[in-house]
Amino acid sequence: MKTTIELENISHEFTTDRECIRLFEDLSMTIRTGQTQAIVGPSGAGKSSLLSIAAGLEAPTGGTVRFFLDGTNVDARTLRANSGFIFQQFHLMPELDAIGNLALPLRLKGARDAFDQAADWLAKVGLSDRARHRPHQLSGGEQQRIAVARAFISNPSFIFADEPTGNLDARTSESIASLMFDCARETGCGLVIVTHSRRLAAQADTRLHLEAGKLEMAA
Ligand SMILES: Nc1ncnc2c1ncn2[C@@H]1O[C@H](COP(=O)(O)OP(=O)(O)OP(=O)(O)O)[C@@H](O)[C@H]1O
Repeated sequence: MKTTIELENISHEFTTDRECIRLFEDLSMTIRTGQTQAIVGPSGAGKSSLLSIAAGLEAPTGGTVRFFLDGTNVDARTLRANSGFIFQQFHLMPELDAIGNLALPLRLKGARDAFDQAADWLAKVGLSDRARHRPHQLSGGEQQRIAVARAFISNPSFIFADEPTGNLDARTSESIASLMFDCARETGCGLVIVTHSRRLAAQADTRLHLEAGKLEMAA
């Protein structure tokens, strides 16, 4: 049974006091579990906006977005509850330690073994010895490993990553990329990454290039 996100002929624009910014028109794409996709293109083309729409965080100005989980048409809220998010700025809770950050999504869902699962994931991302460290005591790469684990810990159908390596050096970026793609392939979720990094985009099954309102398959 299909678990997909279907964007059909969507358009999006922002109207401010001074101007109307048209990002795209008549854009269609499908996101599936078991597939990894990168969205590339120049700054300001609307990549993050497209990701927000696909993730059900924002509604497009026009067109249709449909979310299916195991064949059932669900609303954006349900899609979001079945999705994980990874951001450039990590967005960990500063007052919680590493294991507390990892356990949080599970605790919010009422899981009794939240801390046991969090400990397993900490080991998986190689940070067991940092369990009691708070985000400001961790390097950027370590914080992003926690953020990647936090995104995957609830076994989501989809992961959305917006410039996940944008704040990291080349070597750390490589290790975060490997971690994300390995986890996505292991869990069979759908992974969508917005990135300016060619090396990161090259690891995805497909690459889509967004520029001047047009979304095209890229090499
Ligand atoms: N809430 C908003 N109100 C008005 N304009 C917005 C809003 N959000 C985004 N924009 C504008 O829409 C355009 C596309 O932004 P978006 O962040 O989606 O692009 P992007 O391709 O992800 O860029 P980058 O690669 O620089 O992150 C930009 O010109 C931005 O200023």
